[in-house]
Amino acid sequence: MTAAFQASLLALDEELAIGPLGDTVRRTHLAHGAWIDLRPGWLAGADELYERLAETVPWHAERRHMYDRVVDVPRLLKFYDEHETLPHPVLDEARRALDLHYGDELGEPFRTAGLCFYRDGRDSVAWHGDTIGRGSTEDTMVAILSVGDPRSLLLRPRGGGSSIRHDLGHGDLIVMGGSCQRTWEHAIPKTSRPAGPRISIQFRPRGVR
Ligand SMILES: O=C(O)CCC(=O)C(=O)O
Ligand SMILES: [Fe+2]
Repeated sequence: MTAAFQASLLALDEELAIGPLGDTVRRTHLAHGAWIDLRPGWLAGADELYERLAETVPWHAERRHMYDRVVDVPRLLKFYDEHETLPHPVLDEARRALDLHYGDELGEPFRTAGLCFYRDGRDSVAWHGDTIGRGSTEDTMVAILSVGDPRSLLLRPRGGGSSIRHDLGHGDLIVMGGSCQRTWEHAIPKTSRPAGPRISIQFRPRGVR
């Protein structure tokens, strides 16, 4: 095999491509009518998407009132509402694939995309459910594609119980479904272990946030 041919094979290997879902998706039923689906390595070439998003998305920092202080939200954000152009065409492809796989069960399409950029182990998101909107009263789904280095996503039942952990990065997909947003909470905790940057892309139906 010539060096040039080998290089082109390697390049092909790295090409951005959404993989199949179907029976590659593993569902775990949690308590109280919640479930999660996992599909490790769903997006091939995920590091390339990480680079593109890190450079091209108009990231912004937010500040929030916390008790009597105003504090930085410890991650960068960008929200794409339903008619806004997503920052990379492979994300349109991902959303279409999610709609094909989950459309019947969800009964509506995924519409919005929220992006979070965790620059290092100090960036995080505290325990919460996505309950601004219908997730507080209805079963729904939130599908999260992770690119960049893995970070731990923890889930625990609301009101207490032991947590479960999944390390998500490099093209992994997790879908939180059923009652997950109102009966469970999730978090990306800070870590003192070396953690490279990670970007998560959360697809949600209209009215779920
Ligand atoms: O980064 C993640 O995977 C989780 C983000 C999240 O929970 C949120 O933005 O609501
Ligand atoms: Fe969330």
